Amino acid sequence: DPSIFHKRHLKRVRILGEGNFGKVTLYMYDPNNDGTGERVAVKALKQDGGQTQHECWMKEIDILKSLYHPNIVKYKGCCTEQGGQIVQLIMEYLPLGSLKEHIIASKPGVPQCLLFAQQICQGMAYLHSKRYIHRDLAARNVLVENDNMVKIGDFGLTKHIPEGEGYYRVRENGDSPVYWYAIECLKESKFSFSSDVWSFGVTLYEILTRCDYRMSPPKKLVEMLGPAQGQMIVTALIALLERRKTLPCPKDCPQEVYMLMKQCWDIDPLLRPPFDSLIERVETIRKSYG
Ligand SMILES: Nc1n[nH]c2ccc(-c3ccc(NS(=O)(=O)c4cccc(Cl)c4)cc3)cc12
Repeated sequence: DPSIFHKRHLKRVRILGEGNFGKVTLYMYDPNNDGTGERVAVKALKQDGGQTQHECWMKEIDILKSLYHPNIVKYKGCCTEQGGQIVQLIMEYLPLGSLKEHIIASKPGVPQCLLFAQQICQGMAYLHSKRYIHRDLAARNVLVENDNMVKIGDFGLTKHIPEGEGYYRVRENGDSPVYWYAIECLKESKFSFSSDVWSFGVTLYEILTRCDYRMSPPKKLVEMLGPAQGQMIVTALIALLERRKTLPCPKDCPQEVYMLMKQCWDIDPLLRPPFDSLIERVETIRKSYG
């Protein structure tokens, strides 16, 4: 069974990224022990968070296992230890790393940025078609296969919305990525397909600013809040968004793209464009670049 990976053949190379509860590490899977093995990305929980966290972790693995789309990172298998007590997720390795790192290094032009944005929309439209919401869409969680292909690379906060339901309400808020969160997520912890569209708008902003840290959503939004807000960030952020204050238009960002971002940040979730329509609109703008 090619989806079973034995720990003794996994040779650690380097860390690829760390989240609140997990980390992603590059390994060489080398069963012949001669360096001819393949490179794989391994996601593991950081520390034993008990039964609940184990159940969430197994759910995350099952979700990725069930997703097949060119713009979603491929599931390869699992590596288990201690009779299944510890499970590590094995994914394909994308050598160009996260979109955030790649954009900072390669400084793509507007058409290239729009191609990345269109593919993120394609991956998200597929995810929504299976009634999953991502809840953590951001440039750091998008991976680069090559200059013409990106994939959504982490599903740690992904939840299934049952038929007939319109949203998912969360209890835990941990260290959530609040600067990518829609206003209804901040106010009522209500997550929906439309709140993913809001996060896409922030991701599109990141891409068009070329992930310049001086214009990053956290830095820019805190500047807009004013220094006094300190510990009452979420309250101040809600007040800012209710006054229709949004992230500014990035330097060489076409007005029609900024209009798209602002529609993704509409206060009314129902007025935000679904990903199927965003695919067409981003593609149309991209093709107008000749
Ligand atoms: N280069 C790669 N090839 N395959 C991968 C799979 C996941 C990742 C990956 C995916 C996401 C991140 N973003 S991250 O913010 O570091 C992160 C967020 C949530 C949970 C974790 Cl463990 C890490 C960092 C790395 C990279 C690769």
